[in-house]
Amino acid sequence: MESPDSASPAAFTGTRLNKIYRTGETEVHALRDVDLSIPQGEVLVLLGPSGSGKSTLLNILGGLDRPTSGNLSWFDHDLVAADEAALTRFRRAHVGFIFQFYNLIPSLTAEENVRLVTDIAESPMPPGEALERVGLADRRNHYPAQLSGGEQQRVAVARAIAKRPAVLLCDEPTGALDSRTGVRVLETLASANRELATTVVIITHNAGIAAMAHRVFHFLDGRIARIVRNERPVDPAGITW
Ligand SMILES: Nc1ncnc2c1ncn2[C@@H]1O[C@H](COP(=O)(O)OP(=O)(O)OP(=O)(O)O)[C@@H](O)[C@H]1O
Repeated sequence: MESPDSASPAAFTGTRLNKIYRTGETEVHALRDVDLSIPQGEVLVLLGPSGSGKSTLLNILGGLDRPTSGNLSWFDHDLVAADEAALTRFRRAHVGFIFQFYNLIPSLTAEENVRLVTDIAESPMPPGEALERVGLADRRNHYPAQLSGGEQQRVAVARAIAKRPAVLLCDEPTGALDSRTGVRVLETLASANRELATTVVIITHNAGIAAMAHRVFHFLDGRIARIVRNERPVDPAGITW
């Protein structure tokens, strides 16, 4: 896998991002003065101990939550100043989410689950194409209960990529899967990056997965403690855990 042009513009730019959760008397400082730049078209892996702020950052990048202070932009769109309606438009148009548990609707087939998104997207790919991209064209009429965990997650990837989002935000996408099925899910993310130029952000506890990234952010206690650039990301097929 080639590294995207180093002159790629930043998709996300954040400066002095802080997030403080307040619950009654208790305050949790989840992000502490985080500065970041995420180039368009890269695969970025977020590693770090539990509670170090990875999901908090992912949710803020995806417009699901807001920082307590700091600046964040998506190209020239200010995501901090955006009102709720603008954040919703941003998510709908540009962001695909993938979570550890697939969140498919059990009473709908694989294709119908993907269609839920394509019916409301602006210029989606046909649901059949999305399922083909994740290697599940022949399972389009199967219900989630008839699919393995890895296959269900690939349907979730098809659903996320069908609207051709500019960015895929993945929170522990292989967390519930064994290594072999997890790799097949990672391959679908890598091919979305390669073939659709999607910027892909992956939270994981598996340090091995960092090998497929162009860039790795190591989180510690609400900060990005270290950024590692990977000149030669590997194909996920070469990763095991
Ligand atoms: N909604 C919330 N209300 C209060 N505290 C929260 C909330 N969400 C997260 N936190 C706290 O913020 C800190 C960072 O959490 P976050 O989920 O971002 O970490 P993480 O690195 O993603 O952890 P994990 O790897 O376990 O998912 C933790 O101390 C967590 O308990």
